[in-house]
Amino acid sequence: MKPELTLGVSLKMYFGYQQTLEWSRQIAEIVSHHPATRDGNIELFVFPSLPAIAGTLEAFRDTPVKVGAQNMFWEDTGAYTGEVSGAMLHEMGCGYVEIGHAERRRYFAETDRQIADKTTAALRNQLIPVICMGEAERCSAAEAIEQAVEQAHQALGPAEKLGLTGDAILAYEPQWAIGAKEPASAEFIGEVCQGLAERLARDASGARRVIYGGSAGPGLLSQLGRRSGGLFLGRFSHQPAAYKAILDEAFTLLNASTKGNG
Ligand SMILES: O=C(CO)COP(=O)(O)O
Repeated sequence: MKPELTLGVSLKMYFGYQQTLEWSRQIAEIVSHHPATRDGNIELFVFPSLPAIAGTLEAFRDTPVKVGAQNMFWEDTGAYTGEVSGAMLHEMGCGYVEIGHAERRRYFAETDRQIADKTTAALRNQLIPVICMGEAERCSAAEAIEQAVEQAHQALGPAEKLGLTGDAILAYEPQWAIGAKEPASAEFIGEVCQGLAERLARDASGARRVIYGGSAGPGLLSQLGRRSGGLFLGRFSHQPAAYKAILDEAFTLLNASTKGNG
């Protein structure tokens, strides 16, 4: 059964090693006692820096939080100094991997082709790819949908041709909203996330969860309601209290929809 709501976190390169483990323990404590996680229809994942993955897996053991990497390589083994394979991530116990974040495109010149190869490698290694996409400049919701649909096809097309039709999450992250003071408006996010999900459901990519990222924090989920599949959080998850506030909103949202109000 697909989860009803997804909340992911990328810690990017903000935290040190001990800080990552301390944050993970605090979040694990919150999640373990939170009613939002009781029925298993919320999907939670965290992407720490690579050296902290083992410790983070340990911190979240016995919780519903899955751990993954912020990037991976497209080959499974070989002479690729400095890279990490999906095979190793899977072996360690990771369930997810982030692919194609705007910062990787910007600072490491990642191309659509590389993102597609990484997506294929993730699926080949039983990892759920969280594929990031979104327009560079502000535009209309219709244009944003077109660009995101194109990026989704570029990323998933080669894997589909190989018959790798595993689960995947699309993180819609307009580049102009990443690292900003505030997220895009709830109206805009809702229109793009719904439009993207509908378009993908109609074509070969099949039904996909579409979540929103870009200065997302407490308050946004309540504004969005069910118009997005959830959030991909950055800075505004650094305070455990903020993470808890977002889980509270998720609980309210999940309960409202159970009662048919959402
Ligand atoms: O890029 C993001 C998540 O991947 C969003 O980061 P911020 O929420 O810090 O803008």
